[in-house]
Amino acid sequence: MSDLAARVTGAVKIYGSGEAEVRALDGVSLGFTAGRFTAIMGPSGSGKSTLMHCAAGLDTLTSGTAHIGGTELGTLTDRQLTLLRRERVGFVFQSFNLVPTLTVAENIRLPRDLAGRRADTEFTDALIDVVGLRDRLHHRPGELSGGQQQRVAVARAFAGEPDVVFADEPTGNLDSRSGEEVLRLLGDAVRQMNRTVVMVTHDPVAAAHADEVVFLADGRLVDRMASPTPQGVLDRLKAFDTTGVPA
Ligand SMILES: Nc1ncnc2c1ncn2[C@@H]1O[C@H](COP(=O)(O)OP(=O)(O)OP(=O)(O)O)[C@@H](O)[C@H]1O
Repeated sequence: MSDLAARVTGAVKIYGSGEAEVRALDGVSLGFTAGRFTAIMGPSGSGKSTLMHCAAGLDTLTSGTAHIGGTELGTLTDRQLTLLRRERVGFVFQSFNLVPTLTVAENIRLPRDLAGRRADTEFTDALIDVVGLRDRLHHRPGELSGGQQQRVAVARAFAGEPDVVFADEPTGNLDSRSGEEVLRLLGDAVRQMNRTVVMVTHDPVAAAHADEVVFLADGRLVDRMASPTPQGVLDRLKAFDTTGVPA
């Protein structure tokens, strides 16, 4: 199992109870291979965010297991889970979530600082060049465009050299050109720096940057597509819309 950066097995997540019960995940088993870029797609309400949150240790499963590397998240105390998220998982959110009072350089270093790890200047340096932010290092997030802010968030997510980076609609607030840049960065991190990315997206063009797309419908894993193209992903999604099951 060592080639899986993260995985869920028999994952069930139920919100609410009685008539208000929602089965957001209905028995999903899925591994995210290390060194690969995986996109999670599916219709609205299919469970994409729930799956990501449970796989990343931001939320807990009702039943089943979630692992980051060899660690089963359900066995950890809240404190251990916080540490694991800090040290072994990176996050990129739609809304950037940078610390407004810190400079770009400080934001990027934050995960390492919080983890009490010495800055790996060589790695951080390479990262700053990859995301093209060297001339913005002493600016604050409010002085940057949305696309630049998201590039800072991408650099921050990888700075601690986590096992896996989870990205939740990372291009949702960006125009298509900035979005394309962020997607290319995520792909470069995977292919040039051997990192692992799991991304939730609605956008077939974004999903086509991944090595593989997994499709959810009604809380179940219904299909997977390797080497995706925007048109291929779109066609697959259209098939779910009409029948709820893959074509
Ligand atoms: N905190 C919650 N309480 C109750 N129901 C919830 C909660 N969060 C999600 N759900 C329900 O669980 C199901 C899956 O939601 P989820 O957000 O994972 O779907 P999604 O595929 O990410 O949707 P979208 O593409 O619209 O963001 C939906 O029916 C949703 O209404």
